[in-house]
Amino acid sequence: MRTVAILPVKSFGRAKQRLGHAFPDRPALAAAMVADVLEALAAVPSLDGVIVVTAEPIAAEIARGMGAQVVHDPDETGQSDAAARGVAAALGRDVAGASAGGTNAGAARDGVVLDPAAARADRVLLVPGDCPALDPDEVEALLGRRAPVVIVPDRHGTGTNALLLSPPDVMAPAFGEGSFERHSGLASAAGAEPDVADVRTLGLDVDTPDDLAALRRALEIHPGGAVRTRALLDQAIAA
Ligand SMILES: Nc1nc2c(ncn2[C@@H]2O[C@H](COP(=O)(O)OP(=O)(O)OP(=O)(O)O)[C@@H](O)[C@H]2O)c(=O)[nH]1
Ligand SMILES: C=C(OP(=O)(O)O)C(=O)O
Repeated sequence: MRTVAILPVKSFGRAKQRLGHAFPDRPALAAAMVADVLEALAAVPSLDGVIVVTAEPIAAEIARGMGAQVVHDPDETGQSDAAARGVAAALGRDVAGASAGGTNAGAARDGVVLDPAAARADRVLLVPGDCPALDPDEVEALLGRRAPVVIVPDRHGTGTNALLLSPPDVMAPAFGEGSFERHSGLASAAGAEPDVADVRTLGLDVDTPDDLAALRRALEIHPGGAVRTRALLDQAIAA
């Protein structure tokens, strides 16, 4: 079963608005978190590829450097639309602005990646780029689940921090406030009773100052991983 992770990344200059002044350099934090997430995903044995959907040149460069395929996001109309573009690319559908790279390298021409049928995903894992403590072992365990729809709720139990979809287009992503209930309803409407998986390090996404404080606490308790984010947070404290 070919499984591809899909990581939407917003332009860094517009990222993490809800952090406000909780961190001085939000673009740098966004970049560090994305790189840490990509490094964790690269260590997951059951992942066959990673697709980063972004208009951010720095994110695209980081992604290609880590062997991911990059799909351009010309509209930046939100996480769900970006994730849907990634799903289309994972299914080998024409996606303008795609570019090959790394493990998903396909024949790229005029910005369209033509993934051979053999490269098409049977399953996708939709993850955000703001959970830098992501633990590859936890992701590997998550990928052991076989339900058509697996929802990983956020730490409040009302949002969604990850979706595991098999087939990739079993339902459309609908991220945003209250998305856990929305995704549960969409799964049921698609005839797939949702499986719910709590994944500690996927629950440490950084949106608000409270989330950042929770991440700092978690990184103090759990050594290893989030190398770039740790360094940036330590610098901010030392400054
Ligand atoms: N490609 C792309 N990714 C997006 C877009 N909006 C959000 N994302 C990504 O989706 C994931 C979750 O998004 P949010 O938690 O809303 O991140 P954010 O938009 O930087 O945070 P806020 O500015 O506080 O809303 C992150 O990896 C974002 O980078 C978008 O329009 N396009
Ligand atoms: C994207 C979501 O929330 P946030 O923007 O807070 O990460 C969500 O829970 O679907």
